[in-house]
Amino acid sequence: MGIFKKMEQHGYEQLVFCHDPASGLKAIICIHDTTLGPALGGTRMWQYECEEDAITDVVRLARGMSYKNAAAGLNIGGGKAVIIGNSKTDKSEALFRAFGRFVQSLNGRYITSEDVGTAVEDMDYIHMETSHVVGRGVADPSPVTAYGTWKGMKACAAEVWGTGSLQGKTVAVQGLGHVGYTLCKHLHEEGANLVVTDISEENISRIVAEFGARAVRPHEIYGADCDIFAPCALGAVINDETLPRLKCRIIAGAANNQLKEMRHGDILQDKGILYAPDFIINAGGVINVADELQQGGYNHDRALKKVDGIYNNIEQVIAISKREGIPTYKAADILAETRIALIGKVKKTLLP
Ligand SMILES: NC(=O)c1ccc[n+]([C@@H]2O[C@H](COP(=O)([O-])OP(=O)(O)OC[C@H]3O[C@@H](n4cnc5c(N)ncnc54)[C@H](O)[C@@H]3O)[C@@H](O)[C@H]2O)c1
Repeated sequence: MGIFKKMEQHGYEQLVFCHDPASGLKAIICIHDTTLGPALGGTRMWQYECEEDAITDVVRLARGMSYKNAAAGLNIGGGKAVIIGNSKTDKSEALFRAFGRFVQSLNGRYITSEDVGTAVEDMDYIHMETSHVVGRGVADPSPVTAYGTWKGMKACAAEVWGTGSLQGKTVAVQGLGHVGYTLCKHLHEEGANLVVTDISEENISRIVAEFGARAVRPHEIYGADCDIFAPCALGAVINDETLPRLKCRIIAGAANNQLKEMRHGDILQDKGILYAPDFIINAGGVINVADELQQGGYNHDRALKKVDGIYNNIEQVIAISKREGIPTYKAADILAETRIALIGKVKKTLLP
């Protein structure tokens, strides 16, 4: 399919190809939708097999950001950027400054931040050329993502068991990295029992020692006896192989793209497992960095208060799912699309 056809089909506004021979920069910025505000989304650095793969990835990710930002209640649109290259060997000051100039050329229509393959130091170089960059170390997103995931999990618990308390519940956590660790901390402090796994022995030992968790091997986590399964490692973990093994009543974790295919979300619904859509429950990180755009700069307490809203966002998703008789992953899309459509229709009034 041609690029313009694809853009028309999914409502993309702009695709910007950025090339700077001196620094070796080859980047693509995609602005999906700016109905709600400037497009915010990170810059990914990845060695794509071919340019088409880079385009496919950037448009998919940009659209995902529109939905995530809209459903999170942010006055922010969706965008994303990819830099084609090896993040271990191809980075330089010149490369990121060249990229920063392209970001600046969009005059605030696109705001960037860290993503897979980029780090705070890279954002510092971009910032030398543009102010349209957030997340430069002021606000580490992972603990806030974990906090939001915990809140979203409580909203699911309230739906299933009539109380948001997780005390005495058993939560199986897959992935004990930046987000998984803090999520386990919240759960432990609330009195939940933890069954955990990781491919890093070091990460497991820490959680076992600090929070009294029971460790299982990575492939055993799917069949673990638990009330809630929290994927916090990889995408596509809800699939044909894992679905028959799940014993949980709720899936609520931070990992992106947890459903291997959309139909797996339908199967969860049929099995009576409540699925907290990933982009709703893991929005804490973006809510946190978006706070830097407020007048006067970042305020941690204000950001956390906004992240508390994930509880309500999950409640809204569940309400739509019940009203329409559809799985929660579809209800999440409706929540985002409705907000974009509603705000898009607000009458423009002439400012004095
Ligand atoms: N960090 C954030 O703010 C944020 C925001 C939104 C979404 N997410 C998503 O949440 C997930 C976790 O993010 P993170 O920042 O904690 O990443 P991380 O890299 O710090 O942690 C991931 C952990 O998963 C473990 N892991 C990898 N493969 C595994 C396997 N097969 N079985 C069990 N464990 C495995 C890793 O060893 C690591 O400890 C990712 O999918 C990420 O995209 C993170």
